Amino acid sequence: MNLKLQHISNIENNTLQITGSKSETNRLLILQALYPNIKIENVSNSDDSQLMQKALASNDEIVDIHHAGTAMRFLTAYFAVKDARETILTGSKRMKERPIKILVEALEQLGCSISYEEKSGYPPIRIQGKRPIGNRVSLQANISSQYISALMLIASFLPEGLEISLVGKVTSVPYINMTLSLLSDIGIKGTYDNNVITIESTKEVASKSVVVESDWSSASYFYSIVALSDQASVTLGSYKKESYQGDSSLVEIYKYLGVETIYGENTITLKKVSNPEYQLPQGLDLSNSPDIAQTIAVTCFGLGIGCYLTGLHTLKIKETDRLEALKTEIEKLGGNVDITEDSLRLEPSAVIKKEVVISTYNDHRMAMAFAPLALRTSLSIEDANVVSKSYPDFWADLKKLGFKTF
Ligand SMILES: O=C(O)C1=C[C@@H](OP(=O)(O)O)[C@@H](O)[C@H](O)C1
Ligand SMILES: C=C(OP(=O)(O)O)C(=O)O
Repeated sequence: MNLKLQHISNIENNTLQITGSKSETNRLLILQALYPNIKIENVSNSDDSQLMQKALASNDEIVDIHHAGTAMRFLTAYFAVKDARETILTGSKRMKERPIKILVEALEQLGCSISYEEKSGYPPIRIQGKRPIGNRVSLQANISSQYISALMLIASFLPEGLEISLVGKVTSVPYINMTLSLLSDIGIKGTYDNNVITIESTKEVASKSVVVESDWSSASYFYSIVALSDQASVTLGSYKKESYQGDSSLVEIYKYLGVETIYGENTITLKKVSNPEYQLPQGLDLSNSPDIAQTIAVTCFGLGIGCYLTGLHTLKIKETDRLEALKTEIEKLGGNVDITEDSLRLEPSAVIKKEVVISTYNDHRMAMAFAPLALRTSLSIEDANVVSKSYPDFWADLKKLGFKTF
């Protein structure tokens, strides 16, 4: 479905309830499968969280998690140590191109039994579930933090707990800290010091209800909308100042793009400041918050300013090669973008072409990052339903803000 977008009026005093964080939800769903007396509130309604729930409830031999990276990585560890059953874990065409070898080799250090069904190093994988034997692993930490979180989530279930040594520069660190914080919230002890994570073995946890904070990556599109408006104010729930989500760095980053954040009780209100000076730090390092890179690049393009974003090495193995996709689509609109293996440089440009159709490459964040540009030009988003991977209500919420879709 191609969706044509338009927006003409000011955005004033709108309140939106954003779905729960998919990252927090997918961690808690694994923990709930291991410790059934945990309750989860404000569960994400994303496809990725629904796929996780379905996979955990399934007794089928083949489990298909489509595009859900966290489900692929977390379930690999879960099925490897839980239940004496054989599972073939598979996913979409793109998932079969997203590497899993580092996690598989770490699990093999624990005596787990996993083999590749098609291409070595990539899904689908055949997992023979069994009780693991070791209590120490070491793995490369610069490709995806999801491998590390996957091991942390099963660590307390092992008879002796687990010591995880991280090799090389650690990427996406806030996601590792999020895993540690959620473990601590349910009463599992762990530490992360000097590249070593230690998690204690824990047989039982007390009954507890954990409330998932709403998704900050999803909030990024409203930061972009407010930045691209002349005047705007949007309130989003349910958010808190002390977030586990690294993408809450939006609060600081969008100060440079004319957006102020006001914390309420359980909400954030985003406001466009009057007469802003747009100036993003040169070489802004996004290795701690890779999922907001597309949003920031497109906001800068819409404002006509340049940017130089670094720390983007993980973008090439996400839902699509996000660096290539950003370059292609911004250049269709008249921008000028240079990319390397881990950075993106956008030149300032005054003109945005009209009536361009944005390709989305099966990537929810391509659709959502480009949508706010409707405040500055008329454009269409190809395959608009792709947003359901993380944010199924995205288009309905945009309509509430006065966006027209055709
Ligand atoms: O652990 C998580 O929930 C996630 C970690 C990040 O991946 P990488 O660690 O692969 O960068 C992020 O991009 C992804 O959307 C969610
Ligand atoms: C990269 C993402 O998700 P995943 O890796 O879990 O597929 C994302 O949501 O931007």
